[in-house]
Amino acid sequence: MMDGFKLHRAYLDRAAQAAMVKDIRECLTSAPLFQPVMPRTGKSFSVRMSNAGPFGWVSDKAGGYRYQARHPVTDTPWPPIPDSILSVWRALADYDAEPEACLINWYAPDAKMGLHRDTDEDDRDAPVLSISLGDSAVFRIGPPEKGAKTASVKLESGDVCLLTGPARESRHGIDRVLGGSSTLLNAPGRINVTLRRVSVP
Ligand SMILES: O=C(O)CCC(=O)C(=O)O
Ligand SMILES: [Fe+2]
Repeated sequence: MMDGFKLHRAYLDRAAQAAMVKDIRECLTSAPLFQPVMPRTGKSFSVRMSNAGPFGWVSDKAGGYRYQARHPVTDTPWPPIPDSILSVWRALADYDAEPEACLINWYAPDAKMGLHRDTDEDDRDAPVLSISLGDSAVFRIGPPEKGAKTASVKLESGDVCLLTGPARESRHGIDRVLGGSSTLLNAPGRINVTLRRVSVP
């Protein structure tokens, strides 16, 4: 596995996972899931998204990938990042500044995320912290160069992983969701939450 990829297997117990899901659902009532679209091609992502925090990641055909302070559909500010999520950053990120973006990814059982690098942040020294909830998924990760050898790891509900150092620059994605592998969400599907620092502190 890549240098700088840190996996905290089952970091959140079932009660903590359930509490976090409740907080996420609350966020989604004020900032509903939207359908991001790839720049140029105009192709929709199969993952639907929302955000919490001062900045949210959005993408559409004309404007491309970016962070912005307001929801692209409702035009209202994103809700604050729930404490249940912030506390995971404070415990594990080993970074002095607070995260500014909490991206909420919703994967239906047939959704995937193609190999990509996270490069839209001005602060690339901060780690990316990712929390998996609900159905397990096959995560793939490898060096930045296209065509380089990759490795896959199954991410399960309650797992927290960090992309630090060389892994911060990795190409990674979700090959597939193992629909029905968890009962946490009371329905098939997966939630992934990522915390990021956007601006240089
Ligand atoms: O869903 C995941 O585990 C990965 C998400 C991801 O790579 C991203 O949001 O940039
Ligand atoms: Fe990513």
